[in-house]
Amino acid sequence: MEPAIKYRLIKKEKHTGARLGEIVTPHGTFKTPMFMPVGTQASVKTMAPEDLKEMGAGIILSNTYHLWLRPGEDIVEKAGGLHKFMNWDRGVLTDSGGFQVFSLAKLRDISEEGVAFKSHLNGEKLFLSPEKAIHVENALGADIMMSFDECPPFFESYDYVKKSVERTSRWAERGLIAHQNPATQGLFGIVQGAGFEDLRRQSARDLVGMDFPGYSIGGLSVGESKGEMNRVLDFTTPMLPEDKPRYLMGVGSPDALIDGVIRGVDMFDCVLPTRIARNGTTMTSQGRLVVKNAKYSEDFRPLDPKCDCYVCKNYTRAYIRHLIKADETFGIHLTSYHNLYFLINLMHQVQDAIEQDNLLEFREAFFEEYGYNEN
Ligand SMILES: Nc1nc2cc3nc(NCCc4ccc(CCO)cc4)[nH]c3cc2c(=O)[nH]1
Repeated sequence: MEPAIKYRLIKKEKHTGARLGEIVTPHGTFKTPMFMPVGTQASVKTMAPEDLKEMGAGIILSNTYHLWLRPGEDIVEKAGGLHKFMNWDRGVLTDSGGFQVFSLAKLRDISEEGVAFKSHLNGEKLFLSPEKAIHVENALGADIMMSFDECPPFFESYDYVKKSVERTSRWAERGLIAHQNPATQGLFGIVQGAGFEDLRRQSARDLVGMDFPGYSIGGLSVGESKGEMNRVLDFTTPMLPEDKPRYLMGVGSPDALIDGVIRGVDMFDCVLPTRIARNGTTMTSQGRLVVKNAKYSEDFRPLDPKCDCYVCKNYTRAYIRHLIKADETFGIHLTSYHNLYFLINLMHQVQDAIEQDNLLEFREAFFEEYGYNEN
């Protein structure tokens, strides 16, 4: 049977582990490396689908944990699935809920069966197993689904992480068996193992043996340093098959995206651009710009003079600052749009650099202008 998700490796960059590719989904084919906007509750905050298309978004995320709790997967299923529900006809990816339980829910207890916890909305006692998570993702209808995993704290003990990796592999197997729509929904395995090379190898070996159509690198962007993240990526991505997409979960900032691509990552997601936009912080080629600062009150330049997005072509720092200060929601729509465009466009520039085999020069120039000092 035709797999729901296919990856085509187009070109490897000559001097790094970076790849130019494309991911084929039932809702379109998208170039990689790519940044995926996060729409946790079936909406990328303040963005209409038309905005997301205009900025070049291909695949957007939603969360199983949130949508299971509210409005419930049965309502989304009755609507015809997430694409119909939110009027989005390109790609959708759902995270499986494990991470969200650990980062949101109170009082939880993890066992071989799954995770018992209390809803962050109303304190209701709930239980999420690999089978339940996969069935919710089947009902939501995303093109790409995540396996149900445990994301252990990065600095947990070796013994804890080893046991967690082994359970996550057993959960991945149970998820594959429970998966009801493999022809239309691609299920990714999630590699864990914290900062331990041998546990990452064990996790990768287990999951690659189950032949998933794509692999996520989990357990990162959980408070470890960028140096630690890059060290883990250095030895983890080569453990994964070249002909399958690699998705680094929860990342991130411009420098982390570029350094992830250099280490062979194809897909990224993060709430960062929309999260910081809501308090008036924007990403520009010259670094971060906190547009609500008083110094921009009569600054009639665009957020980023080098940006060609809808916001930078039509609005000024002074106007956006005014809207944010006046608590006009149009203000955070403009900062959110620009920040998402900034990261999506950054990936397009990275694709060009891979094409031209000058990604390291691009990195150097971008870091210099953005103001990243080498850590
Ligand atoms: N299933 C699964 N999902 C994950 C989601 C993740 N998301 C992250 N990091 C996001 C961290 C993050 C959270 C908020 C902000 C905004 C401002 O601070 C930025 C980054 N790491 C992650 C790891 C996993 C994982 O192993 N398994």
